[in-house]
Amino acid sequence: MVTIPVINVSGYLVGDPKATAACAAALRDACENQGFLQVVGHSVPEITQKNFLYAITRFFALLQDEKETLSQDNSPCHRGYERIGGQKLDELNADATPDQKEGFSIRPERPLGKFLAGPNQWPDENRVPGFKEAYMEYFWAVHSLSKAIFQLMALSLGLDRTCFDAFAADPDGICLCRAHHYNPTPKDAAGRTRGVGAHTDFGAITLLLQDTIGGLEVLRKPTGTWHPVPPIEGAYVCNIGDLMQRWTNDRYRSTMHRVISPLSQTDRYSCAFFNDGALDMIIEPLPTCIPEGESPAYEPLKVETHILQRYQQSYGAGGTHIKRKA
Ligand SMILES: O=C(O)CCC(=O)C(=O)O
Ligand SMILES: [Fe+2]
Repeated sequence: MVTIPVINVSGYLVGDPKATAACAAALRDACENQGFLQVVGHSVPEITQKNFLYAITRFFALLQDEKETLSQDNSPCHRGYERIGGQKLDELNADATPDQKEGFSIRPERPLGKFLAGPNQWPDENRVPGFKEAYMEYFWAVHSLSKAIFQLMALSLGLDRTCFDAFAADPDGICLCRAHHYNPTPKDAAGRTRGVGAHTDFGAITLLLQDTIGGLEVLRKPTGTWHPVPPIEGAYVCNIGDLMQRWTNDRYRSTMHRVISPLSQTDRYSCAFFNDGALDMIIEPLPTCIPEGESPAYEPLKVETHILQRYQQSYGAGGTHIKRKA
């Protein structure tokens, strides 16, 4: 049995020292063990989450042809709509079925040039009124929470609180917010692949909002068994990605997870926020995470090199246009 810890960060966010120490300790424990936790008592207003979820519900209800006009395959910076089957997060398994989700991605708007920099794509305002506004408001609210979580993570590692700031708050950072829609799964889908293939996340940390349908599962490595991450309305599932595992020299764990949509007549919506940080940064194991007398477990790696490779692998043919800019 795996229990995903639920951490209330409200005391930390208002600067209470006792609560901060307790949150940092709980975070450390979660990151060293399962690499997954749920964050409650956070700073993202309920109304911002509700407006956002309503906005994406209306967007995904548009006709397929209309959504395709915003396809991320046509975006020079890989933003916009991705159809069901567009990505295969179980990227190295040739037999895996592509993911049964459709998505819509945005990032901060930056001038075209650097890798993944450029404009977002948006539907016409009169087609989905308020979509852009609700999405952007949500994006910056979660961005702000992610910066606070990075600071708590620094404290949890016994480091200076601001030590991840250059990564997590970089103005050219490539944070990605991707909303997902999973179709209802009828009874006759039992036994078929559904949801999202087993994978670890690419970046440093992920903050995932899921509705109440469920289906997200984590792998417990020692037993090879899958365990649910039970939905908690309004909470953020927070998990460590591969870059953070590397940065902490395997002390914090990037855990395999997947979505197996439950048999249900209801659509499922979720949204993942990935703060993958500053592209130019070189990640090398933190000296404090390397046991005395041992060498680091990893070579230095540029964030951009890592992210580019994982996008190209997981998007397959749809990822061939994702290129590093000169
Ligand atoms: O939709 C979900 O619950 C999880 C999606 C996910 O794991 C991802 O986008 O990396
Ligand atoms: Fe994931």
